Amino acid sequence: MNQPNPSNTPRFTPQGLIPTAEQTAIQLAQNKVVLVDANAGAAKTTTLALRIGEALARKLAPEQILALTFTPEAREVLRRRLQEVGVPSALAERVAVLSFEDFAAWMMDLADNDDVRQCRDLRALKEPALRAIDRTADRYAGSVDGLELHTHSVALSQFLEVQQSLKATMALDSDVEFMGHEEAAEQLGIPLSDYLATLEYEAMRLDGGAGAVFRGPFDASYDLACNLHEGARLAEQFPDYRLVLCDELHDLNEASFRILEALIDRPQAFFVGAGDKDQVIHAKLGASDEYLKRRFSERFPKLARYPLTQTWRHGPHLAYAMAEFKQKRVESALPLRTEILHAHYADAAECAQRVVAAVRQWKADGNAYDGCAILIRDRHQSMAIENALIEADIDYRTPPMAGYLQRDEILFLRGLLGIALKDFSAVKSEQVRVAVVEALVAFSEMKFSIHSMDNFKQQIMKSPDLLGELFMIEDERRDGVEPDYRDVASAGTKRAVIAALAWLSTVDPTAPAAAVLTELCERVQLAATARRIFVRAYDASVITKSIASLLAAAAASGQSLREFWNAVNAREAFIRRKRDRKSVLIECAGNAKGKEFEHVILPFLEEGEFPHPSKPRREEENLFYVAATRARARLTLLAPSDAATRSSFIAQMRLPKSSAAAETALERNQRAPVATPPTRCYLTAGFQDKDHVKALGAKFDIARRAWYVESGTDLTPFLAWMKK
Ligand SMILES: Nc1ncnc2c1ncn2[C@@H]1O[C@H](COP(=O)(O)OP(=O)(O)OP(=O)(O)O)[C@@H](O)[C@H]1O
Repeated sequence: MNQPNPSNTPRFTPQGLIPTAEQTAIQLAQNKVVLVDANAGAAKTTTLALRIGEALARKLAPEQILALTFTPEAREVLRRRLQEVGVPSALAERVAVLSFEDFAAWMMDLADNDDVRQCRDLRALKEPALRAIDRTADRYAGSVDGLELHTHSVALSQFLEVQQSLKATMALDSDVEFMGHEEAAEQLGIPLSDYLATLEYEAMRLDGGAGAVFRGPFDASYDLACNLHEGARLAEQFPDYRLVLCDELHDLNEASFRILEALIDRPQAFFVGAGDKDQVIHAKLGASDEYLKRRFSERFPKLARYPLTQTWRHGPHLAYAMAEFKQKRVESALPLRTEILHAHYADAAECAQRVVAAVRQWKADGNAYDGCAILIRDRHQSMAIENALIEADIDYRTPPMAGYLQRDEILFLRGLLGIALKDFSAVKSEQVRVAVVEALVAFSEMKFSIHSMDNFKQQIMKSPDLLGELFMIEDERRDGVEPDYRDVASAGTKRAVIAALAWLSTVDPTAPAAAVLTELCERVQLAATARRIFVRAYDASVITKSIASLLAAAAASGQSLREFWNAVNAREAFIRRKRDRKSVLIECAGNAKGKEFEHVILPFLEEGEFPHPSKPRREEENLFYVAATRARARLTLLAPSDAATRSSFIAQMRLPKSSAAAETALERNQRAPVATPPTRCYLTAGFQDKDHVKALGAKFDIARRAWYVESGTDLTPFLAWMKK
């Protein structure tokens, strides 16, 4: 147990909140390594900001503080909390608050002494990925059995994802170089083709070992972690950080852990990290609760663990429901009734109507739309909801996930309809037209050189009705060339799509849309193609569900093919129109981590959806926990009317039991005296005035470098230094 030292009192007093004793203990902790494993909303980020304020008040130079996060969003939240607790912006701006990637890129540039090109956008990596696949074919085709190399955009993104995972987990840096290729691929748990292509890709990226030529996501962290691991002296070139902090430690993976180790190992450095082991949801990228539970203590045996036991985000009703759900202690001292509401539905369309009703009720209760977030488990779930919101004339936004009309599988079908109806110009956005071309190429498994693809996209932007010619173009690079590995798996798909298009062109546009689309999907073998082009069965299943939702929407509309086509394009126009009203957010639950919303709506809480059957139960629980704990004032749970098919997560919250206990706690919280943070009146007094104002009773705030008087003080003597 970490007892506070009575002579060690805070020099930084935050504004706007009164820190709890637990927060103050972390603010003042003097241990070399401090770890905080605490519940969602328990003020982890805020407390890291207090720790920074304290260090500045103790005259640590801002340049000697490094605060690391895993995402740009988390970095912004930490910067905001620094402002909120009252660290003056002039000082806060000098503190390095960086994502691991940015820090690693900066350190690698220091080491390489050059400005390596950063490719943050995955699309920029497709070209080198394609080259790596070509090199793999040149080198191994004929000598390696079962080489399966695909070059369509979906396969390329998957290849890049596999690589990210190998790098984040540092598996690529493990001892596989002396193994045979097959054995190494097996050890890494990836297909042989991906392994060989990765070797080629890395040889190109690192210029055969001479140094990086470009870096994609995770590459900088990976390069830095490799460099540190090889005993290079790069850590000695790090700036002289005395205080290192890390937020969202539950996202930690092997690459970032190695970087932290190097920072903490420096003799002068102190470390404070905070995370929540129940929020680990990125296992695919190597995140694991093992770091919080075990790895830190093994590596730094003297580390001190500090608790933050209360959540400040919501009241006892949600806090206790989550305590039951996770079978752990969660407390809330807030005098706030966070409502947990339920509604039931028979099918997807009714679920979407319930979402609309929940949003409308929120508005009718006097709240703004933008306080409301609909957090879905998977992107296919948004289709019914988006359609219902459009019909109800409620604006919504979907960052960073594209609305359903712009998803690859839907764009593919839209492309086919546009060709068959000879009406592709009805798709008004040039960006969407280009995306349709990419989707047609991916789902027809066509092969294009980048050059001819770019040319074609340019033409389509100007003359949309040329789209049908896509299927007539042969890649000019291949004229007279024998079909190679790229053509083998895919020729059948392209033939099926061309045949389906020929059929579609003969269909009467007044025929019912649902029947035509169902037959179209069968003719183009959409489900089978999805299973082939998506390596992970899970991704293929999302595509299949997405298509099923489209067919259900078409059936429910009762529209003809032509009407359906027009309606889809009109919807796109609705979504793209300029927004000046406040809008509801639709977001995948996994992207909402670290954020908070007044009202969270969780739809489709049914077996087969959430928890997802193909994912580990524990990770699904964590995802649900993240989603539900984003709520401050209201949580709406939407589940099937048939109790037998409801998500088991609802029962796991044991709401009757937890809400009874919460009522008592709420009464207790409401009776507790309300402590309001002391307010200070800051003076404009400069250095030359210091003796004068000090004699009058003013105090100096070291963190803000400003003189102030406590609230309640007679301000008359200080009028000369008051802001006008
Ligand atoms: N002492 C306090 N008194 C009142 N409110 C507080 C206090 N400390 C923090 N808060 C508020 O609690 C809320 C949650 O804080 P914060 O975002 O720091 O939690 P967190 O543990 O980092 O959350 P998450 O687990 O979601 O990342 C914020 O709105 C913050 O302003």
